[in-house]
Amino acid sequence: MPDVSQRIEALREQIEEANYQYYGLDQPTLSDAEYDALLQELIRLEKEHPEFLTPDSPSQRVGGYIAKEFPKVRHAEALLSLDNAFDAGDLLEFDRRVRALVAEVEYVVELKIDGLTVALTYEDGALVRGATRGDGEVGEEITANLKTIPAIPLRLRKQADRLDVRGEGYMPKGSFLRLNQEREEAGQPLFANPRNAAAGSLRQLDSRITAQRKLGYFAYQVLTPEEGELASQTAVLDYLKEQGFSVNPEYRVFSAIEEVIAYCGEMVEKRHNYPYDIDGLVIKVNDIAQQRELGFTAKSPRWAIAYKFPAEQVET
Ligand SMILES: NC(=O)c1cnc(N)c2cc(Br)sc12
Repeated sequence: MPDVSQRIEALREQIEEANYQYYGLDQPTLSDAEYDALLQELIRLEKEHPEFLTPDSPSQRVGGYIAKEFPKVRHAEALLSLDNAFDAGDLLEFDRRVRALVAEVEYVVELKIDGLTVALTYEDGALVRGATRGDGEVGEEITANLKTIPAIPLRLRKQADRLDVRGEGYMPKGSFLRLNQEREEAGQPLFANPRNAAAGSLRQLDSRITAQRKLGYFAYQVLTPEEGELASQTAVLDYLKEQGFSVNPEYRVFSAIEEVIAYCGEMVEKRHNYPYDIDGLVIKVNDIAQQRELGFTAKSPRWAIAYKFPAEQVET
């Protein structure tokens, strides 16, 4: 019955396109009701015709399977941890160290999302594995839970044999407030902050619970894709967006550390203007070849640093 498989294929494309428009481009095209109707029709048709069911169908984002524990998985490359800068002096020192090794340099400054770093692996365009950072070398395999996050594509939009992506899983402030309200009504302990809530939600053994937590994901790094070198961090962000990932749009490019310092000062005042928690900014040398030249110290890259926002007085 060719028309059923064509209808199933058309529904999948419409649903994944709607996810990309909503989570990738932040430009929703369908109402929630229209989206749910398409998903319900897809689930119904796949139930009536299981021969057309495939694991990368959007209907498979939420499995019914409850894991016993999370297998350990070794990352293709260790996940970096960043040196911290707390003031202008630290940033000037970072810039001096960079310029001691490379001549002309340009910096990209991205929001430091207060969530959990999550590594994703795609083979032949399909999401095959997702893992927490763990100790940087070995993390916990939480693929089933990550599949429930619509901002994480199940399939890439462009051909790539293998692609490793790093990004931050997080819980938007709205999801956090709603979750704690539900927990308060149910007499359950509350989460202290969105970061803890995201950690708890990503490490659920039952992915149906993860699916209810409305988590987000911002991609920000790729391991060198075989499809030829991406020359800069801004090119990496463009590539991730083209592939269907949600990329945080709040990034800036500066050619002088004094401009970076001024921007950090501005952002201290604006840190609460976003629908998710941020705890600082990540400053990176934009040029990938220069990143290679600068390399790593024992524990972190010489080509990046995290500017941490000053601690805030908590209203008692
Ligand atoms: N944009 C980024 O590079 C970024 C954003 N948010 C974060 N929590 C982190 C952590 C590392 Br390590 S990098 C990074």
